Amino acid sequence: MATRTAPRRPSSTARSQSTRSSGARGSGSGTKSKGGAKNAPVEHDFPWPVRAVRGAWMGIARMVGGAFRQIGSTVRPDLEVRRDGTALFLVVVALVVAVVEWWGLRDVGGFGTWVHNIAAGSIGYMAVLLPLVLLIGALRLFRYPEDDATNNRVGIGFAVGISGGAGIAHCVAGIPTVNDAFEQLWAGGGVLGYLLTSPLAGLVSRWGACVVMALLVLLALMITTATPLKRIPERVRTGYRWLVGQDDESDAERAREKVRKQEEHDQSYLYERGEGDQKPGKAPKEKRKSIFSRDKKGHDDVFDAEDEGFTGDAAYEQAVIAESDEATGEARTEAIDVAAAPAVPPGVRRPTAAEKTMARMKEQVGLGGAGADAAGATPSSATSAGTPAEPATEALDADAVNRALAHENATRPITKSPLPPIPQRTEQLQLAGDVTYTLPPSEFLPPGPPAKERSEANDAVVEALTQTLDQFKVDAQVTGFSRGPTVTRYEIELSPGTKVEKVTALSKNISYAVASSDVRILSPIPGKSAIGIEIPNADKEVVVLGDVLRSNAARKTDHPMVMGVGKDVEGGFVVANLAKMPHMLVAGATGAGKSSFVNSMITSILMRATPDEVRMVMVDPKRVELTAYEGVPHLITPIITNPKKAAEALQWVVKEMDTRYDDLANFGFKHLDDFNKAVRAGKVTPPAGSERVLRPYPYLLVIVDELADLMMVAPRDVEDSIVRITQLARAAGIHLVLATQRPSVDVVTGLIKANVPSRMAFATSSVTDSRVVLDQPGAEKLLGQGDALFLPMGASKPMRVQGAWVTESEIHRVVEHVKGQLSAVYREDVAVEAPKKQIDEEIGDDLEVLLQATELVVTTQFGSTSMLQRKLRVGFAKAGRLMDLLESRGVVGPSEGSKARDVLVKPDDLPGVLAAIKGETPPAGAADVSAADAALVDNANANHTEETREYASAQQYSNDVLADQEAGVPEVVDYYDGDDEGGDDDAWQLTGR
Ligand SMILES: Nc1ncnc2c1ncn2[C@@H]1O[C@H](COP(=O)(O)OP(=O)(O)OP(=O)(O)O)[C@@H](O)[C@H]1O
Repeated sequence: MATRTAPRRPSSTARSQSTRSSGARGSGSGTKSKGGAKNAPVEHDFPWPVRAVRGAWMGIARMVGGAFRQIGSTVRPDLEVRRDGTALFLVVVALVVAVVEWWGLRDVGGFGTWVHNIAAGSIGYMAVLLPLVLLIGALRLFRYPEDDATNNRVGIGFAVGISGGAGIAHCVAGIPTVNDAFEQLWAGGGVLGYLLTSPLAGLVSRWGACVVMALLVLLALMITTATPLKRIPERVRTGYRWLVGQDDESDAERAREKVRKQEEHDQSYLYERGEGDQKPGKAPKEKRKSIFSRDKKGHDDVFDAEDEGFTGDAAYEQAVIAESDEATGEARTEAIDVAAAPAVPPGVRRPTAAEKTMARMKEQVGLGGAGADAAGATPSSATSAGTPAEPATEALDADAVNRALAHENATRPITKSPLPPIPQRTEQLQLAGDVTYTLPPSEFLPPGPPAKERSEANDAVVEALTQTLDQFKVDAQVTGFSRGPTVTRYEIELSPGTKVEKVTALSKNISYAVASSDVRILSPIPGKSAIGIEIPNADKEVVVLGDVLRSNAARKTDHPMVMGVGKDVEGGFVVANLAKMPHMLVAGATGAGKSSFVNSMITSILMRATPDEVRMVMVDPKRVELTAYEGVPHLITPIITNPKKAAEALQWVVKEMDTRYDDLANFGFKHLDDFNKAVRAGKVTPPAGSERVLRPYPYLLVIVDELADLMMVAPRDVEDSIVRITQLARAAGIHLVLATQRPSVDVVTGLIKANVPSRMAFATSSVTDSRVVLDQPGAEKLLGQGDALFLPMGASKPMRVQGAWVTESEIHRVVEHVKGQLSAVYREDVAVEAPKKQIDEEIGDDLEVLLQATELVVTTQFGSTSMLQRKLRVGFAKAGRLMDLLESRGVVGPSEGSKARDVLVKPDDLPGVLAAIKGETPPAGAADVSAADAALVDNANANHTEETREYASAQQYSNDVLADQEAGVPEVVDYYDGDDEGGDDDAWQLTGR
């Protein structure tokens, strides 16, 4: 039976989380630091009238802010970051100026004239536009107070625009000067217009000044809309189409196609590079087919990877895509001129981002070489001592440049905003049942501050390292470093004949020299003849999820199970495909960043996948971490908070897995992806006579936020289920993510560990815990706050990453959006949280013994009090009470003196009666119960919105066959045995079949 839950308000715990996260954000991004707050005067320092006025102002500001936040799509920024007071001030000024300037109150004297003198006196005619500008500013402050970057940009754009406008007005008015009447001054561009145009007119004449001012207005437009010069034509085209109401879908479609082709080209190259023995170009078809076609029933030529659009999609082939090595093949390292050591040479020219892109494109189109490497600032530039990286743009082939630009441009029309889009599977957006689902826009996850590639702190550490090596007479040089968000890895190369141990033995001295106890030495850096020394950055950076999901690594794939992991030590973005993990253990001490990681994971899925592609089961015994996701349509069941129910849910997942396996076997596929591809391509049909409608299975992601809580209640059952799921579920598209803050051997048992191959270790409290998670030490030295060691399946060494960070308000925005698209349609049989269980107060603590009494009386059909006394070993009073309870529940008739009572329930009806006493829904199958059940179903369905019901019935999530028949949904018949025996356990219904 399908039910719909009403959207919940964030709980107090969620609110407290929001407080916590904003605090962190403040300290991380420097927006509103706690330290800053401490120095500010506190509320009670002010006299009461000030407090009263302030309170009233903030009250009104909140109300007005609430209204502004409802405009269009509702947003809810964190309380801590709101700037409603300032925004209200802008609204009030806008209204006052509007009343004066728009309704001609300027000449009435008093306040009106005063306002006019100030507004028009300062900016002349532009005072008429001022209210609009202020209102837009207020709207942004109410709705997106935390997006400082955009707010500042728009503010600067408006200021420049008003200046340009005032200048033009002043030129048109004939450039009056301060010697003219004041009225003339403000009939032009006011004092501002005068100051801007008067000196210019002296230089380039009045009309020359006018042209310069017009250019200023154009510049303002570009700043406000974040439009670079080269994108102006495209923006103008889009604006024109919008004005004349032309549909630009076809263009966007063409652009998408172009990008797809380009990326296919790029990816086929990447794929081949992975094979290691081929030249850049397209991979031979047979080879690709061997990866993608796994059909065993003669479908060899049916499932060409190319048809499915998966060609070379790195995420379909590997678990992790790290931008730093995906882009250049190697790490991104800042070069240090060793010849000039010990001092770091100033003025070494590093390639710009544009140059790096060009070089990368050059490499990808097959023109790679030393130049490209140098431009990419790869280690070759780092290791070639004394050879500063020289950008190779001059050497670029014009064709390659054009292609690079075409690629850049092709990506743009897709996005209507300055932010690049997050990849979407457009062909999937039309859900079953004609529900059109729009993925959340990229803007919901604003960009973070630009990453630093080098800072003074890095230079200071390089100097300290060099001096330490000198002091201890170790013949080695610091040849470069690669800066990540949390730590920087400094590279040390040894001169021939110098022992590695000479450096590693200096570990304590290095810690001392750089004043940090968290120094980690890698010997060697994997894949390099160099020693790596990881030292925390004094100036850490936060990695925001939006940036990770918009990175090249993420945009290379549209796989729905791809999540933004964070950034590696080289500053490259890391994304991972959960389907390739295929199961993951996330562990770390409390406060180390596990929950933030889980949040990033879920938000990534919500940003990229429709409920048709990915379904989730969330287990949150702590009842705090995942509440924000309650009601998202990707959920298969409400968030499970009861550990016992969670254990049951895992058992249900095992059943679902078995069902999927049966299906794969019957249709002749080895992997769910193959089955789905075949279904999408219409290549698989049920046998004649079957009414079954085949639909692709969604991936099923099961997230357990605290494994320890589950292992406490039912260790054996939970372990059994996890082991079964992890051993088999991979091919069935079912993936587990187990998070725990207690990675001890009784929680992460040997069996669980052996079957969960991917690990994400945040800071652990001991080296023993680190060993449990990673089978090696290291995690105990991590810095917390998202600093992690990531060991994806198959990797020999863990990769250090800074986890992606997503704020509470970003999550809220995304969740509201997806909930607005579709309501959750829950399965009731996964693990019912049983709120319905209402044991009669009258029964109290006697439930168990009453159930035994009922069973006894009904099975023997003998309603005797003394029998109850004897068999249940209870006293006379208790037996009498039980008999009274049985009478009141219609199990036995009234007392007939010393005779045994009549038994009114037949043994066949016993299960229903026992369930009723327990306060549960009687089991299906009991004849007299099904009518009541149907009524329940009807009630639940009556609560559905029209769309939800349509979707539910089209998806066949409902167990209500009658309702389904009415809605025209064909009955699901299991074709291979022709017998619908699944009932509540039929996972087909769950997954839309
Ligand atoms: N990726 C990150 N970037 C920046 N700060 C982070 C990151 N992850 C976590 N933090 C900081 O660390 C704090 C604790 O993180 P989080 O709540 O995820 O820890 P946890 O390991 O889940 O702890 P617990 O087990 O107690 O829930 C966050 O409030 C935040 O301040």
